[in-house]
Amino acid sequence: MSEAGSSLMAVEVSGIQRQFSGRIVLNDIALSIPRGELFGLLGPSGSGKTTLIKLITGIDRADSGSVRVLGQQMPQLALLARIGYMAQSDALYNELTGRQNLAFFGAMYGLKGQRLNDRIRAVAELVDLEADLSKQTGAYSGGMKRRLSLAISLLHEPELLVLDEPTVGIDPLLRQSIWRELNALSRQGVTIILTTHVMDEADKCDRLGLIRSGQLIAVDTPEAIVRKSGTATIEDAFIALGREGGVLA
Ligand SMILES: Nc1ncnc2c1ncn2[C@@H]1O[C@H](COP(=O)(O)OP(=O)(O)OP(=O)(O)O)[C@@H](O)[C@H]1O
Repeated sequence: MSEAGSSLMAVEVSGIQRQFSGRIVLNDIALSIPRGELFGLLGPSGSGKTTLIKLITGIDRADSGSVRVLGQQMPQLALLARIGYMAQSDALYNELTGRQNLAFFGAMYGLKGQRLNDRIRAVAELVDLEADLSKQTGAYSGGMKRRLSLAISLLHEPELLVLDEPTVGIDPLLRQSIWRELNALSRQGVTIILTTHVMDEADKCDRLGLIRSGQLIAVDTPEAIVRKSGTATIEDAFIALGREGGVLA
């Protein structure tokens, strides 16, 4: 693909293989995600979702194949400022307050002064943590830590947002408002890749990638996946594909 063509794509993965101790965990993955798309990765526990998004963010390196993000070959240190990543386990400093955590990560992304304060206020409001910013993070509940991690991933207004199970432990009301924000960001052109086990969240994605045993078995809109699998819902489609070992072309 030409440079001009590839820049329309936020993510281009081809021929990816990743193994751990000789065991193949991702096998021949090819995937292109256009800019501004809200893309969901779905798959059973241990199927390779986190491994794939770690390759996309440049945290891990594939054994073979190519990963391009925002038109550049990964891993690429310079791209980190353009990517927001929320890992499955929270990487927070427990002895610092919520605000200090936000300030620390904000400074890492080059934010300072009024701009840093404005962004801290905006993301704290988004995840409903304004009243808790002065508390030590070690005293936060699991859901509050998730919300703070999400706020950190949004601080520097990244062009690509990669979220590993972002709404686990978050109550339904806040989950709704987070989804409103994800949709708004997507409309503004931010590309979002998230993993989820929640089927009604999968339904909200522009397209889904279904992973099973390290292989991408279907990539399509939620409606098309349901239609092609001959089932009534994404959940049924997912179960049918897992059970039958089927692949949707
Ligand atoms: N650093 C590692 N060393 C060895 N094995 C690993 C490593 N990271 C992942 N694996 C293995 O790779 C496989 C895929 O793991 P991965 O975390 O990508 O799954 P997942 O689909 O994200 O699962 P979950 O939904 O439970 O988070 C698993 O069998 C896991 O044990």
